[in-house]
Amino acid sequence: MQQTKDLLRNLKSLTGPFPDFHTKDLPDYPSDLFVEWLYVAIEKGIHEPHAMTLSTVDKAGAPDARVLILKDVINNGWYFATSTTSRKGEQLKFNPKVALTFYWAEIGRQVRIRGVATEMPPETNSNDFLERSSGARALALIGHQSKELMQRENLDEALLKTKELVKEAPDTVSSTWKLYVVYADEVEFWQGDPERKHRRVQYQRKDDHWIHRLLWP
Ligand SMILES: Cc1cc2nc3c(=O)[nH]c(=O)nc-3n(C[C@H](O)[C@H](O)[C@H](O)COP(=O)(O)O)c2cc1C
Repeated sequence: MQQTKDLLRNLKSLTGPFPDFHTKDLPDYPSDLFVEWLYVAIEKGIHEPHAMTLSTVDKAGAPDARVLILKDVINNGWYFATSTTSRKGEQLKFNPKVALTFYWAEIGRQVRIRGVATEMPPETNSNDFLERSSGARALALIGHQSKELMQRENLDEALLKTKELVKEAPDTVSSTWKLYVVYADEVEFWQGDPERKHRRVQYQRKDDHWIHRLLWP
């Protein structure tokens, strides 16, 4: 136990150097600043910069979280795709309020988004689904995400069968794999500083416009 504590204490965090974050003349919309930061993350070679944590709550109000892939960002809406019958899919039906969190360690940046997730209409879903790789489509067509897998062989058999179906009928679309958009109400940009003078900017939606302010670190 003590050994783990010592090990953790000796690990470094937020050592930098990090990019500048000028908090004057910020864009009016948080999605514009997010896209700027995403481009920096990609340029700096951050591993999987489009991986984010989606937090939801269950019927009892207990939080849950898992990593998903960001599919797009348009007009303060962040997109992801998943199964409507998975655990998170069930949670979203009951309570669509969510949080998304990005952390790009090498540039010391975190982005926190709070908002409401909405299912996209069928046509958008189909287009997105057909852009997926054949392996990803096969897995989504099998379904059962988050249900108990009795034996590993069941997955192998189902994949074999469904891959064949995808080959024969490549336009087949899953009825349960959906694209969601999270329309943000609040977005926070956090720039770490090795001296611990971190910079935080929080955007908040006020009716049809956005305001932003600095927060204490
Ligand atoms: C890097 C990474 C990317 C992932 N991308 C997705 C994704 O885009 N969609 C998805 O449903 N699950 C994705 N997963 C798996 C989820 O983290 C999770 O295990 C799965 O969706 C089941 O979650 P649930 O039981 O809460 O519904 C990803 C996992 C990792 C580590």
